[in-house]
Amino acid sequence: MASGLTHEQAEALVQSHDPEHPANLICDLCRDFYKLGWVTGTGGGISIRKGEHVYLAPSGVQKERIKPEHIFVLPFAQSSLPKPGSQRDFLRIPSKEGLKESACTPLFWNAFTMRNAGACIHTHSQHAVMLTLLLPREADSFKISHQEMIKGVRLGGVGKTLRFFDTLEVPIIENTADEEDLTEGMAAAMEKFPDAPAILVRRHGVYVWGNTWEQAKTQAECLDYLFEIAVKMLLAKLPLVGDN
Ligand SMILES: CSCCC(=O)C(=O)COP(=O)(O)O
Ligand SMILES: [Zn+2]
Repeated sequence: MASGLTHEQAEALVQSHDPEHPANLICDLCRDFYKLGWVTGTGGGISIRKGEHVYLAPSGVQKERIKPEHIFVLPFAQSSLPKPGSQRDFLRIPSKEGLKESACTPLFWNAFTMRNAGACIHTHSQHAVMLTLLLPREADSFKISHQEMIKGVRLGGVGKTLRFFDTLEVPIIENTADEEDLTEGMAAAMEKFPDAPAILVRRHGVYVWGNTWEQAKTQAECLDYLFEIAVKMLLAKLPLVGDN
């Protein structure tokens, strides 16, 4: 740990009786997300940025069972993207042997640096995955209009909420063998689609962000609803865009 903090200072970063502390929230939210089928089988999760600190769950563990003492803390100001295996400054590494920070770290970082997000959620929801399978292989985005739940989604994930008559567009990128190799594809899609509130990953899931964890969560819920209804509409051969 290159933080210069004492052991006690580093531990204090994740110990709080406040249920709203990011280390407590990540554990609570992962339990809720598990029940929705979003983070089963260890994959998926949420990262929260509060001030200059980024809080991350460990990789490859049962996300519904993590405890605050398992949470990693990184300073938001990093000299380069914190890719797994690269040199980075931790403020806190859990003392439990063998824990590594989430493989999604550089993808969460895309949301923090490119959209100034306060939280980013990654789900393996079957609604998201099924949608990417039902859309034509060459489609580089999912579009839907005339759905009430569109109004729960913000421009670029962090701006004004969309209106009923707006068309929501979410880019789709191809999956890669390793999670961290999605980083550049996600960044390119975020540049090409500045109004998109999320990135779908074909045959894998979705990344959704927001100004705060509350906004990221409600947007993830609205989007998951829209992915689910879009799957049903496609199976019923109904058009996704338009009101006829
Ligand atoms: C069965 S999970 C495969 C890896 C993955 O998709 C993922 O989201 C891993 O996230 P983690 O936070 O566990 O590194
Ligand atoms: Zn994943």
